[in-house]
Amino acid sequence: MPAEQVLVVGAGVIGLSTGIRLLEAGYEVDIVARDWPDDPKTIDFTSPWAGAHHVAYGTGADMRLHELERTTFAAMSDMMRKDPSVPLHFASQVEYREQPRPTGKDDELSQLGLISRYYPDFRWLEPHELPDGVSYGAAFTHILIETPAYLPYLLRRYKSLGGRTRRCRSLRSLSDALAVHPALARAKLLVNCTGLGARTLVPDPAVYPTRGQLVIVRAPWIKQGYMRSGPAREERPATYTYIIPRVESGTVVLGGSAEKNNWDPTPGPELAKDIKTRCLALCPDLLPPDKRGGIIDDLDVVEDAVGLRPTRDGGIRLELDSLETSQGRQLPVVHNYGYGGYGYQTSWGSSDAAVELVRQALSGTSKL
Ligand SMILES: Cc1cc2nc3c(=O)[nH]c(=O)nc-3n(C[C@H](O)[C@H](O)[C@H](O)COP(=O)(O)OP(=O)(O)OC[C@H]3O[C@@H](n4cnc5c(N)ncnc54)[C@H](O)[C@@H]3O)c2cc1C
Repeated sequence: MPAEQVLVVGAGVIGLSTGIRLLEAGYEVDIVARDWPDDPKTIDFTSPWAGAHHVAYGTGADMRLHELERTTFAAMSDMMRKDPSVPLHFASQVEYREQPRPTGKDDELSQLGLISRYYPDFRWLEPHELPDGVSYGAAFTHILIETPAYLPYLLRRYKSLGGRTRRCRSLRSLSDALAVHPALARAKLLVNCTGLGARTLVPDPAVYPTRGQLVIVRAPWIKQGYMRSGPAREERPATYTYIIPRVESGTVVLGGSAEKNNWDPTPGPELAKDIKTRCLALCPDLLPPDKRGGIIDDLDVVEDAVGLRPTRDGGIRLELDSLETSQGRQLPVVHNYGYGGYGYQTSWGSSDAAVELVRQALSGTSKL
């Protein structure tokens, strides 16, 4: 029997990972997208802007997120074992929390509580290891995801499995994707991996941007990641400060910020200064060796950047739906979007789940 044809819309980390898993499952796959990994970066395409690392966000309030992150950690670990050239790296991570440590079940199901279940080398920090103002913390081995190399790697892997690519202009609706090439009219199902684009394409008004500003500095001697989070205080909103080394380029990503519903694509100098100040306090060794003890202006800045996380009220949308094509045909759709600040670290778990939904829809075992 010939393979069934599936059309994926979107070529970010979610669309490419889903395309790969669909090909591995034996489907014929086309990806239609406006933006591709090798294009110059634009604000409409989130994936190239991410740090990124795998530091799970899941808590007891969202065990599905925890499961997607756990599956992805296992898949990425396996990729590194099988092919050391994959642009993923194990590295040490230190996490500090200014807020009091939860107790009992709340502690077990907290972010660090769930991380302690599967991250290698996990240990709670001793009181003498905590900087001023920090209540508790942990150290463990996490995964660095070198996004500038990882996205092109995913595209190469997708093509090497026989996946086809179709560049398009900005689509006005999901069904328009079928008209991008005559061969796509045969598609049996569409997988929607359009990130922030889902806001207008579905349309889904629950999708909105969470703006993240970054400062990228050259500091090849930094091999360990850091995160410090603090609650909102009278004088400032909640902060989370992070340092993500990119070992392949010798740069380090400094963050962060999370501004809900802010579409501004331009890095602001005040926020950049705040990020540099927080990061330098967290890791004074970010300064070049001949400038140790110096000030933020001594950092070797490569780029100020902004990305828009595709957040969705109600969380990830990973479910079966349908749409009516311009020929009046009902086409099954698997939605796979709404990944906010965790699209990389959930990517393989969510792709496996999307493929299972495709299988159910095409074998007639879904409840649609
Ligand atoms: C500053 C920052 C730091 C981050 N750090 C991390 C991290 O450490 N770990 C982590 O896991 N995640 C992190 N993220 C989040 C992660 O980057 C996103 O969750 C992820 O990139 C979302 O991927 P996506 O494929 O859903 O969307 P996108 O990457 O935006 O891809 C969407 C695709 O759909 C296409 N598309 C959309 N609309 C249309 C249209 N109308 N017509 C045609 N094509 C369309 C686009 O062209 C593109 O190909 C971070 C994000 C930011 C901004």
